[in-house]
Amino acid sequence: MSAKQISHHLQPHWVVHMNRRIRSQSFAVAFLILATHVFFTELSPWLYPALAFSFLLWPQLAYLRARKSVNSMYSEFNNLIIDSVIFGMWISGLGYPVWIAFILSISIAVNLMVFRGPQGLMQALAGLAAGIVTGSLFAGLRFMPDTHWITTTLAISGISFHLLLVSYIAFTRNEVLHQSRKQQQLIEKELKQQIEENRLLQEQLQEQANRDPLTGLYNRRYLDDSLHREMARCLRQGEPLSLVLIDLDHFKKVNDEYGHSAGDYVINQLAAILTSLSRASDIVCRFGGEEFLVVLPGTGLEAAVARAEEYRRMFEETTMTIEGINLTVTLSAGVACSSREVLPHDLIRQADQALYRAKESGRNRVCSQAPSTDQAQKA
Ligand SMILES: Nc1nc2c(ncn2[C@@H]2O[C@H](COP(=O)(O)OP(=O)(O)OP(=O)(O)O)[C@@H](O)[C@H]2O)c(=O)[nH]1
Repeated sequence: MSAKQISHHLQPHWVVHMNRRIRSQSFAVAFLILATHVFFTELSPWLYPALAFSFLLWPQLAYLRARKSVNSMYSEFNNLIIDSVIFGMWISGLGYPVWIAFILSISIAVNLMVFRGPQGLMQALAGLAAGIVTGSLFAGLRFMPDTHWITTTLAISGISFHLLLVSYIAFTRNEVLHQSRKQQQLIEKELKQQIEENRLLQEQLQEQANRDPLTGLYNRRYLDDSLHREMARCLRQGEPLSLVLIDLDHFKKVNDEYGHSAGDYVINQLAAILTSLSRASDIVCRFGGEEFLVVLPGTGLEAAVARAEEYRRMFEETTMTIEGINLTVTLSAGVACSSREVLPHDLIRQADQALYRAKESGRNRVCSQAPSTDQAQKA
């Protein structure tokens, strides 16, 4: 796309629109003021078309020039410099009429000051000086400071009109800025809220992905991730880590006799007991259908067996009422402990073997990994 094509696609800077408004209105007033001066001082009638060009046609040309430019802001700045040169030419060309010189100089100084600050003011003065020199070259040096009272009155009204117009535009612009800033703050607030909601949702999803939907305990997936990590941590810190693998006794019978939802109720009761008897650092998870695994970091075999025994006793003593029938269920547990480097699935296998022995030796009991240290405790 060429620079020319780009310029057609770009919206001119808001300053271009603002200056078009100021130029069209204030320059028309200036035309009237200077025309009355030419009329009352009986200057050459050729000055009327020159005035019309400077104050009626130029504002439109300046706007078109800035609008078509790729950098409309820069082009508009040049327009203001041209304004000041034109004003300087009229000031010296008309023989320095005081009121006219005053309104033209102050208006261009204000415009460039609004546009570019003190630097703009200096540029306005430089443009005026260049115009004055050029005007003197064409019209020679003459000095006619007086203006007719009608021209003076028009000049005072004109400059007042111009300053009020500029102030009003600045005020409306400020309002627009204020509104858009408020809107931006609202958007920012909404964005922050959305980000926070997304974060919470992500956390929830992550949590859900790690939880068993029936009991709310951690699931097998979470165990796979965390057991490895916990074992490595305990090994690093020289601490033991124990596993308690739990299985409900004759659970099939519960399902068969009381229904699947009664079975679910029993599973939930056991989950609540395991959670209530565990520490915050323990990982309680549902390992399979009616199997549970508790990871006890920093716990030796003896303490782990004692804990498993607590689970067993409390569950056995819990009477569950299902559809008016009182029911007690028991559990068997296998305990394994490691204080040296061992693979997670090997430790689970040891706990499983202990559990198998607990089942084999009559259920409702806790067995630990090594036959020599078995602490089978029948209730
Ligand atoms: N209600 C319910 N039952 C389940 C769930 N998951 C597995 N089960 C049941 O648990 C029972 C397990 O039965 P078995 O593996 O034969 O074991 P058991 O009857 O407990 O016998 P032992 O383990 O040898 O004492 C099966 O009937 C499964 O259908 C569950 O989420 N809810």
